[in-house]
Amino acid sequence: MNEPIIELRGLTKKYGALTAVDNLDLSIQKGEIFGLLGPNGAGKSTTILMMLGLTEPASGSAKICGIDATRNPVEVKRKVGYLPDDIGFYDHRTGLENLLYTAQLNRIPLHEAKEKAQRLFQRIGLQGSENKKTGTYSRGMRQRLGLADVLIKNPEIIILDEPTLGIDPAGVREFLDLIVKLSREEKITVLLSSHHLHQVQKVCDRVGIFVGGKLLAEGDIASLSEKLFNKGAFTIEAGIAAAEGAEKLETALRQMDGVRSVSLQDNRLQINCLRDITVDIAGVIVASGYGLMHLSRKEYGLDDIYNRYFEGDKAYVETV
Ligand SMILES: Nc1ncnc2c1ncn2[C@@H]1O[C@H](COP(=O)(O)OP(=O)(O)OP(=O)(O)O)[C@@H](O)[C@H]1O
Repeated sequence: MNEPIIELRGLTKKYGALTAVDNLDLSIQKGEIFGLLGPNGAGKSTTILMMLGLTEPASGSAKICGIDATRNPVEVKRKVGYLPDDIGFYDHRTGLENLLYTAQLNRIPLHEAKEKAQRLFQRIGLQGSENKKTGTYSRGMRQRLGLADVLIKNPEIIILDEPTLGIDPAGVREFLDLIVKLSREEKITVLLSSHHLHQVQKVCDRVGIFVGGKLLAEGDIASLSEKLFNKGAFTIEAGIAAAEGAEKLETALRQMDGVRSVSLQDNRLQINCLRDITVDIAGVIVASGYGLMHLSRKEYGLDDIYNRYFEGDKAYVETV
């Protein structure tokens, strides 16, 4: 996947005295699903607008498929499909008519557009609703139609801004599965801006965390968690049957080769090690007679990473 399709270099946007996006460097590879994360006002939408050539940067550049978005916004628009959180359709027109209208705006010949629209209705799971007025569509159906509307012009990149807002959980799952399928099968690059950490964690290959206009971190969940929490170490959690008098067990664990620190809270031991010595730890606990209830290597998810950045949650960091 070593083919940057989005390249932002030193990208900066100012609104008066406010620096909304501050010297942003970011490369996104072809076919990647990249998550833009950050609290309100972090600069995500401004970054997207600059990538689409809809607002001019104070300095730096945004290259999309090798095209400068500021100098050639029209060219970029041909390559990128943008789905805002609530796309506007002509409600008195049918789903099919809306798609054909978008195709017409993009100069796609009518016969080609009709064929493509029929295929897209199948693809997005809206077959049978082609001839219903979009005013009667549910929120989930509108978002699916929005995806078809974006796909009808064969984009290389799709940008989705909070695409699952207001959709029920089953609809969200189906929508996200569809995005992943599209990206994998058609090598479409996806940029997903969202506050829903679990959704982002589920579908994105990499994420970028924005705060105050700066990109504080980027990477896949495993490497971000490694960088933030593990720092080359492993945290193993063990549940024991009885904690009373377990200080002896704590001491025995501390003396093991490869163990950095041990903490005990209620019946839960947290053991920080330089390498994965899960099996040896299990042996020591079993031999101690305290009763091993469970043992697992702690996995840090996107919410732990997000908390670390936004809420200054130092609890985990101090245990490693
Ligand atoms: N047209 C504008 N004029 C002045 N300030 C703006 C303008 N657009 C955005 N801003 C400011 O720039 C900063 C970044 O806003 P932006 O909308 O890019 O954030 P965001 O990360 O997309 O937030 P959200 O998650 O709420 O959409 C904010 O402080 C916002 O108030």
